[in-house]
Amino acid sequence: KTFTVTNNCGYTVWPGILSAGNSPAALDSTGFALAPGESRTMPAPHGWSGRLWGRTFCSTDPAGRFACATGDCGSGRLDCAGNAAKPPATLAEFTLDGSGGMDFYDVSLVDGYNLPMLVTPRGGVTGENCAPTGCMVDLNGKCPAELSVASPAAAGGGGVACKSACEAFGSAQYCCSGEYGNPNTCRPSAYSQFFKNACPRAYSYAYDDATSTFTCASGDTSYDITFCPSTASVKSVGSDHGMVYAGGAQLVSSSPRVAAKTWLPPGVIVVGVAVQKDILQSGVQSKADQSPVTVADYGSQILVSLVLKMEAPASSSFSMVAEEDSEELRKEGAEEILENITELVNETIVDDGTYSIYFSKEGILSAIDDGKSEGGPSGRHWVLDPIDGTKGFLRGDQYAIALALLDEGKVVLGVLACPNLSLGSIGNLNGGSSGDQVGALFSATIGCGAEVESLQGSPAQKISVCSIDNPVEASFFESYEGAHSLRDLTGSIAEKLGVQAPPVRIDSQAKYGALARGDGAIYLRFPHKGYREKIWDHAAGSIVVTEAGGLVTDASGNDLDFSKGRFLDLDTGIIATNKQLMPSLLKAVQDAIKEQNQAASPL
Ligand SMILES: Nc1ncnc2c1ncn2[C@@H]1O[C@H](COP(=O)(O)O)[C@@H](O)[C@H]1OP(=O)(O)O
Ligand SMILES: [Mg+2]
Repeated sequence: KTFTVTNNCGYTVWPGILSAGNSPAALDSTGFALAPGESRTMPAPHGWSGRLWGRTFCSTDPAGRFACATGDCGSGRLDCAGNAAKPPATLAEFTLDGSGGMDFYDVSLVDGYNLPMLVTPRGGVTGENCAPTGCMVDLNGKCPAELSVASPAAAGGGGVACKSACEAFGSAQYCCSGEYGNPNTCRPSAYSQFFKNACPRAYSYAYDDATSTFTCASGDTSYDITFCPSTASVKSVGSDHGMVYAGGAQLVSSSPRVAAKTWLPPGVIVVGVAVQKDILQSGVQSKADQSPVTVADYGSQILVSLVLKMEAPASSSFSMVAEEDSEELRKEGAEEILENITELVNETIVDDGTYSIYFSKEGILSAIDDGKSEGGPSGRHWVLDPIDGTKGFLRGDQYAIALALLDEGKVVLGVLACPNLSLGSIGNLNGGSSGDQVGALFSATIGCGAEVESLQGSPAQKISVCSIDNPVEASFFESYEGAHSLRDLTGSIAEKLGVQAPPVRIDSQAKYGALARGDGAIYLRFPHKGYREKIWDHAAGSIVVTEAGGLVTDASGNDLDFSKGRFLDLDTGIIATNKQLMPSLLKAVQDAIKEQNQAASPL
């Protein structure tokens, strides 16, 4: 029987461990460091009880004293040596081999929250209430201001933890003390509801036992404790996770950007990453069997629309313009694919743990059709490409999950998840970079700039397009797929401009993301005649670029018009670059097009 602690965060976490006073034995450590991706397994002694948490932003001062911005245990050393975590901290609590031969465990936010954590039983896994628990969500960004803990240790001095109402206000009512010291008088508060809605399986206040305590038959059940679990491939256990159709919780208050950003990764990226891995492993890379891509495509669309419906501020109507509809899936012969999608979606929801929702096959079909909106010039519409760059996805290369919000015909929000794009610059090289983290999440809100963060949830950083004003130093992006863009034309444009570097060819809207953070200077896209561009292929990418200070236009220099329905209505092609280079780029584009037309009709 073991505990395996894994750090899936994009940053180092220093676990701290406190054995309870009555615990018959201690674990073999009370504190250690876990680099990103690292894990450590420890024997779980019979009858052990105690708690485990993650410390973040730790360092040793010149006097040799070790301290952490969150979860610090005050020992001044790496090991906690019998000290508890200073709140706020997300806690995993265990009592092994308790009454009835059961292990009891929970994840608690009673002492506040500092990072996402998941506890998953493994091995024996029997017992009615033997299931994963935890808090998958990064709450630091959406913590109510009066509870938020900021630290200069975080990039940008942002929120690093979220206090409980008890700690923030100290009242008996919030702390369940004094006359509120029993479950009948101490009730959930608006603050505890904030935690409960985000993380329904975690303890949100002292008497939140009913929905927050989990039990497994002791036997040889081991436990995996994962920090930042959402991008890990969390496998489901047992057969019954107590799934019920329950409508689902509504977050008290969350801006669309926070909703879109926080919720794209957990389910959707897991699906993308897992399915791509399966495809690569099974060798299904031919076009003959597209079904794995199809499953990922539909699955991603369903999960995004589910999350948006749950998290976006309740508005009168929900409208989404998305690439897929259910027509193909309703046809004879599609039963197996529909079954696979249903299974994938339900499993992802259970593993994530945020919602208690179960999709029937009919539910799956109708959820897909949530994406049938026509968009247009009035009202608000979500715009989604569930997997952009399918060809890249199949090859194991770049792809993106692209989500944007249209308001009165204008893109006001864009989120672009690129699971295979390195977090650092891809420079002038095709693909690979200096071995740094992979998985970039771009986002932009109109008038507020663009940001990138790691898909593992690192703090966001402002990005801007490059400031090159001499085309000779510029490099340009284009499609990896030759069939998606006219290469003689892009080559001739580059030549006219004096661009020296060879084109950087990558799939999907990852190109817009890379351009927005200055990895390259220009993006050229000239589909063959007759190809009609869809809004979901450009909405998120273009706002990320424009909010990073760049320009995105058609070949005549017109802004892209997203108000015309599902298609973009544009002249010839799409070009993007910084403000300095745009005038000369436009001229080169027009000259090259003129030349090509003349060559085609020599009169
Ligand atoms: N003939 C085509 N010309 C231009 N773009 C295309 C063409 N066929 C498909 N696409 C779309 O281009 C996007 C990928 O572009 P990139 O070349 O930048 O990776 C995808 O959205 C893809 O659509 P789909 O999503 O239906 O595969
Ligand atoms: Mg696409």
